[in-house]
Amino acid sequence: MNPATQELKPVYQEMAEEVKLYGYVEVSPFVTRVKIALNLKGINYEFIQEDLDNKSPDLLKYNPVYKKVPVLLHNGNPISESLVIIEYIDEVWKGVPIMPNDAYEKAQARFWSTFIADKCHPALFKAIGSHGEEQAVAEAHELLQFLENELNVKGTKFFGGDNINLVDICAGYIAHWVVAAEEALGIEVVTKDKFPKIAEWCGNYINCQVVKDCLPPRERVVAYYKGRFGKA
Ligand SMILES: N[C@@H](CCC(=O)N[C@@H](CS)C(=O)NCC(=O)O)C(=O)O
Repeated sequence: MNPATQELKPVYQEMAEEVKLYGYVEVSPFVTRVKIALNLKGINYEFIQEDLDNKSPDLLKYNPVYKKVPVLLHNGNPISESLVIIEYIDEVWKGVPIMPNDAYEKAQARFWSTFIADKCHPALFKAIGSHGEEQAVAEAHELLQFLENELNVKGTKFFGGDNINLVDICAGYIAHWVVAAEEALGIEVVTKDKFPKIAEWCGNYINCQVVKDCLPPRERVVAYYKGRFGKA
């Protein structure tokens, strides 16, 4: 079923089950990943807003290693790191799957999401932060080319095929945050003529209803990047 059109029905959720998401409402792409995964499964949860300049004792207790959001608290058990949390959500609540079943496909999903998070993310924001400096953009393009090729080889709407999976949710920052940062600075790093498949994927992704429901308003993200990267 296509998540863009599917009707979301909450999966079986224990009445007494405690699900809390420690997050940051403003613009966090990492918190948004977890919101999308919970939305995809139709899980009710309590959102706890953190002040990142004055982190709560709970956040420091639940994520003492990184002291970052998102943190998911499920029946008293804390889970940190957005990609770890998404896999946890997928294992605990059935319904719409986020990870492939097949072992090789699962390994591939983990490989690409790690590449997108660990390599592409810093390279893209370095290119944006430098206002499109040539070398930084060239480095980002070299990495994006792998994603372009992967989408080309798959020939599907999403990295997950007909439906979004872990890779799509992980790459979502490109479709919403990078595009907003480009708008804020009047530059184009993910050039549409060089990366047509990525451009098409961006449109497909942000048009999924489950994703749209969770994205922070675009103008707020644009304003954030104007403040963070804009020239004085
Ligand atoms: N790798 C982490 C990154 C999380 C992250 O960077 N969170 C930011 C908010 S967008 C944060 O909590 N920053 C607070 C800090 O760095 O002190 C994940 O995927 O969950």
